[in-house]
Amino acid sequence: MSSPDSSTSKPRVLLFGAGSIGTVYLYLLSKVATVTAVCRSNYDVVKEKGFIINSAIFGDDIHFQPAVVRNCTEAATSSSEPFDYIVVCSKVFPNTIPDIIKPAVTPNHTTIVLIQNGIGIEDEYVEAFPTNPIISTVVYMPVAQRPAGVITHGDIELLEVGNYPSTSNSPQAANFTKLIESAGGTAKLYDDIQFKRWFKVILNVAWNPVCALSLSTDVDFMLSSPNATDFVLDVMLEVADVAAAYGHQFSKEDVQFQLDRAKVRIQSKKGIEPSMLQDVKEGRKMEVEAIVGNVLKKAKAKGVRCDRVATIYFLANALDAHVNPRDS
Ligand SMILES: NC(=O)C1=CN([C@@H]2O[C@H](COP(=O)(O)OP(=O)(O)OC[C@H]3O[C@@H](n4cnc5c(N)ncnc54)[C@H](OP(=O)(O)O)[C@@H]3O)[C@@H](O)[C@H]2O)C=CC1
Ligand SMILES: CC(C)(CO)C(=O)C(=O)O
Repeated sequence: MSSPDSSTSKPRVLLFGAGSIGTVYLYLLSKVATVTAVCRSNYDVVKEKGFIINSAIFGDDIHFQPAVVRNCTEAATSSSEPFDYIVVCSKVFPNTIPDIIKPAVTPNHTTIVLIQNGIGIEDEYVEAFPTNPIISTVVYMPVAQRPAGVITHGDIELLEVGNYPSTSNSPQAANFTKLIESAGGTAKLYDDIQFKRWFKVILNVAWNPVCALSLSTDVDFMLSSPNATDFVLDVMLEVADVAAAYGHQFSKEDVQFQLDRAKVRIQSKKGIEPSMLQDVKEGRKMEVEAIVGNVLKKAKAKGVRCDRVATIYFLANALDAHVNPRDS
């Protein structure tokens, strides 16, 4: 298998999911790689004017114009050489994306990088692409796209990176970590990225649906009633119990640390809009299964009781059925 790092030419990167997260990483990667974005609803505006990124970390009013294509077939036919990386930053809707990205994935060559929330999201890629390295990542980066082509990024950027499965000895997770670092991003390599994935999903199961259901930022939710923050902590602790059943132990202090990421912003009253709240506001489908449903399934499989998570799951599903006007 050829490695982009072994050649003197720049790696070729295709972004699938040119939304909030993907655009910031493609912008960084454009400093060290040849980049192309698959755009859908923002195709016309990005093709004409490129993206504008306003970032508390990387600077304001950054104009970024990558090569743009409408789909992965066009990406494959317009590139004379195979893509070294396909970076998947779409929302996670189980069993949909592998077929869509297939035209741009060269067997035995293209590394598939998943920059997405959720748990248990990787196996469908292993099944569809048995000869391609898979990288699983966890991202901490509050970011939104509003209007199309304009990205607003807050003051956190962290990408935790590992091979999938964790037992793989592929060099690609290390190579990608170095690539992001050389581009000015913050990337950390882990032998067991699943531990970090569980730690992140503790936060997402609680905040994403709770903020979406209450149409509140995280800070607004905490300020909405005296015990609102305790409720969020209790949800997080339920998820930690599920993680423990799978061998990932998090103490109450660890869980409190995840909650504190939001609590520190209470004083400034500057809450963030988790991605599910953004989805509700924009009428987009939410990642209910990947983030909440998969945790619940795993809880049931091990007999772990999590009543709050189950309640949130039913409510979030009902909300999703109402806000999502289209197939995705
Ligand atoms: N936003 C945030 O603050 C954070 C998000 N995350 C996670 O990162 C991942 C990405 O989230 P985010 O960037 O917010 O998502 P966005 O909704 O902003 O972007 C997803 C992009 O994927 C595109 N897309 C989906 N399906 C297709 C398709 N078939 N063809 C072409 N394009 C497609 C969408 O296009 P279209 O506009 O046409 O629908 C959209 O541009 C998620 O897993 C999320 O949970 C993690 C941390 C923070
Ligand atoms: C809560 C947050 C912003 C953390 O990065 C996130 O993961 C999301 O919005 O989905």
